[in-house]
Amino acid sequence: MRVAIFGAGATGCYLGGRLSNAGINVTLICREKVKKAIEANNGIGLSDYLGSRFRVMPNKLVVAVEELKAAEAIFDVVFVMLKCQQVNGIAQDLLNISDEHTDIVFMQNGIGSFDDIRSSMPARKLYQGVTSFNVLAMDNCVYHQGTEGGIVCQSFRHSDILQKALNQQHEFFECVEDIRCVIYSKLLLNLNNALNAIANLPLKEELEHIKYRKVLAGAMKEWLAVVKHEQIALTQFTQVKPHWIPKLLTLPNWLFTRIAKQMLTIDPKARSSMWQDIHDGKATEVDYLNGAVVKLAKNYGIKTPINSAIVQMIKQLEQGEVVDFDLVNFNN
Ligand SMILES: NC(=O)C1=CN([C@@H]2O[C@H](COP(=O)(O)OP(=O)(O)OC[C@H]3O[C@@H](n4cnc5c(N)ncnc54)[C@H](OP(=O)(O)O)[C@@H]3O)[C@@H](O)[C@H]2O)C=CC1
Ligand SMILES: CC(C)(CO)C(=O)C(=O)O
Repeated sequence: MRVAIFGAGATGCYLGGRLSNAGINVTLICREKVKKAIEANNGIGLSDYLGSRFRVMPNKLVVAVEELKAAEAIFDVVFVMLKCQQVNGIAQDLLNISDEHTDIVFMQNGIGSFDDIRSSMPARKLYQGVTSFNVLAMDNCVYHQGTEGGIVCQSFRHSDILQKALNQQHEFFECVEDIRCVIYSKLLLNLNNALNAIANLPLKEELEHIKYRKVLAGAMKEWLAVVKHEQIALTQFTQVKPHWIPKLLTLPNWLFTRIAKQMLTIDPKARSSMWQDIHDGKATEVDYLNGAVVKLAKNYGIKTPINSAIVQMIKQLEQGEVVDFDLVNFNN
């Protein structure tokens, strides 16, 4: 079985490395700088919060699908590991490396990017999945899983084989029938991505400040109001039930740090992928995260002043403007 990772950055290199290490034939479709870094370091280094460390070289690295010979151009499974805003631009490339039997799995956070591309590929088998952990790109091409969690996907034709290969040491690759519950629940957690970028702090340190936690709790409540209207039963990713998370976040520091131990079991250096985008001067996924809350809430007449203010702040940061969190009015 041949697997392609389309867009090998943080999560793509991590998943590609795990698959290669499990004996799966993996091709990475990545940027030139990623390819050069992997070659220069004799492979992708993987480490995780459980102490596992290894280095592995995928079967093939290409920077454009045109580099693939006819005999190797069609894959059994393609994992699309791009940022949301990049997905729509690769429809033709995906058509070129797949046929009607290929399982194409979109692994983006948030809501909207899958709908953007679905209509361009009506004759393909498309699925969605979620990366429920944080990946930190470190020196020497090492990708570090900084929090617990795994990959959760809709079941697809080859998912059993991947599950067997990847779950030998511990449960890492899980398949579910209803992915919407998973995606909606992951969005609840990802509402912090923007605040983490605004706070400009590691995730752990940011969550130790009640001023960020209170705004996050408010943003989450807006999303939970939408979820209630849509009657979605959210998947539980943390030890706390999704609906209790806002309550937990607003506890005073001394109590929060005791009760939310698991939530704070994060690599001290880990930051959100949106922080990374702002840091690199790139466009962010905010329209698919906090922006998606604002958009869906309109269908039900739900007001979203907090998520709207967060979107506004991120747009300012994208333009290189300075944002002062303490001066923002979240009640407008
Ligand atoms: N990072 C994390 O810890 C987590 C991320 N996620 C989610 O997973 C998704 C992927 O995130 P992440 O891995 O961080 O993203 P990255 O930006 O690290 O990885 C995407 C990679 O694909 C490259 N790329 C873009 N277009 C192409 C193309 N046409 N051909 C080849 N390469 C291309 C990008 O290059 P360039 O940057 O030059 O465009 C980048 O190297 C997002 O939706 C994110 O929210 C989910 C959980 C955790
Ligand atoms: C795991 C988490 C929530 C970390 O912020 C993430 O999904 C991201 O950074 O995009």
